[in-house]
Amino acid sequence: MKRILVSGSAGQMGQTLKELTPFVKEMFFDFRDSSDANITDQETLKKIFQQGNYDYCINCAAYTNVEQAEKTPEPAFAVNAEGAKNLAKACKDHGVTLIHISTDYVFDGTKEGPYTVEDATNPINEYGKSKLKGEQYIRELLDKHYIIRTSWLYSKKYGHNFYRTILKKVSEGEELCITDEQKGCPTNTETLVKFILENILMENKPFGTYHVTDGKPMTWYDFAKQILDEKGLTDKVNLVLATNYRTFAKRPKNSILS
Ligand SMILES: NC(=O)C1=CN([C@@H]2O[C@H](COP(=O)(O)OP(=O)(O)OC[C@H]3O[C@@H](n4cnc5c(N)ncnc54)[C@H](OP(=O)(O)O)[C@@H]3O)[C@@H](O)[C@H]2O)C=CC1
Ligand SMILES: Cc1cn([C@H]2C[C@H](O)[C@@H](COP(=O)(O)OP(=O)(O)O[C@H]3O[C@@H](C)C(=O)[C@@H](O)[C@H]3O)O2)c(=O)[nH]c1=O
Repeated sequence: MKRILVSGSAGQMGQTLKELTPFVKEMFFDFRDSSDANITDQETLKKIFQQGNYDYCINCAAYTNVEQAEKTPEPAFAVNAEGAKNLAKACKDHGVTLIHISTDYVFDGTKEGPYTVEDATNPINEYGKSKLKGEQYIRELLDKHYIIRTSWLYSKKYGHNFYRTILKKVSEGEELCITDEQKGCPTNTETLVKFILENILMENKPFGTYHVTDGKPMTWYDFAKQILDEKGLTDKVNLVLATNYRTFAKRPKNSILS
């Protein structure tokens, strides 16, 4: 029986894991949210790891508010960099393999084609910088790790994401003004959960860094259109192309992952 700690279990990725894993054989998942496993608290982690006898830790805990991170970066660095470091240390001390999720926002977006795992990172916003620092700590401290970069993650059912924001705006009768200034690959949380289950927990892929997405590059405008089409709302909602959608944080123009 493999024993697997899941940190950040109340987020969209954590909740998808909770939904999809009850019938997985030979694996016990220990789901912990921010109230019972705060990854910035080394003492708490020490106790949890001492008692848990884990084989793997899937880290779904993160600070994901890109706009707020730009205004006050410290909490993002505390969770995404220092929290990841704490987990890497705890994993090392207890012989646990860490499965960590990272982001397309570690890239600056100036490349013409899709980014490979060999491409140089150069984040252009604080969230991306904090996530890159987390990656670097893990590589420095722990051999037994998987860093999975994904992009434009969404769950139809859980949490905060672009998919649900669009449908919320529609339900509130708002007009949709959506930018086409960035290109990336929307990724359903179910795809990522399946990758982790099938390729890592069942198949033991080699340790290292991976890119996992749903593989269909588009702009945010295209994604909004796709969401409306799928829901049969295209003729009922006014979707406007925003030529200058203002945000506090910069986003990479191209963050398609290969
Ligand atoms: N969302 C996206 O578009 C993308 C996400 N990613 C990465 O995927 C991973 C999963 O993201 P996602 O599920 O979307 O994130 P969510 O924001 O949905 O969930 C993150 C969870 O982390 C928890 N958390 C925050 N701080 C701490 C802490 N100190 N200790 C423990 N838990 C904490 C939050 O709990 P609480 O609410 O209680 O603070 C929340 O439940 C993250 O690493 C993220 O960076 C990568 C690419 C795209
Ligand atoms: C809500 C909204 C956003 N936008 C723009 C703003 C921005 O350029 C883009 C995406 O907006 P959001 O703020 O929803 O998404 P954002 O927070 O940038 O999403 C990112 O989250 C982090 C956690 C990641 O790791 C990334 O992969 C990515 O998914 O769409 C509009 O044009 N119109 C809108 O109504």
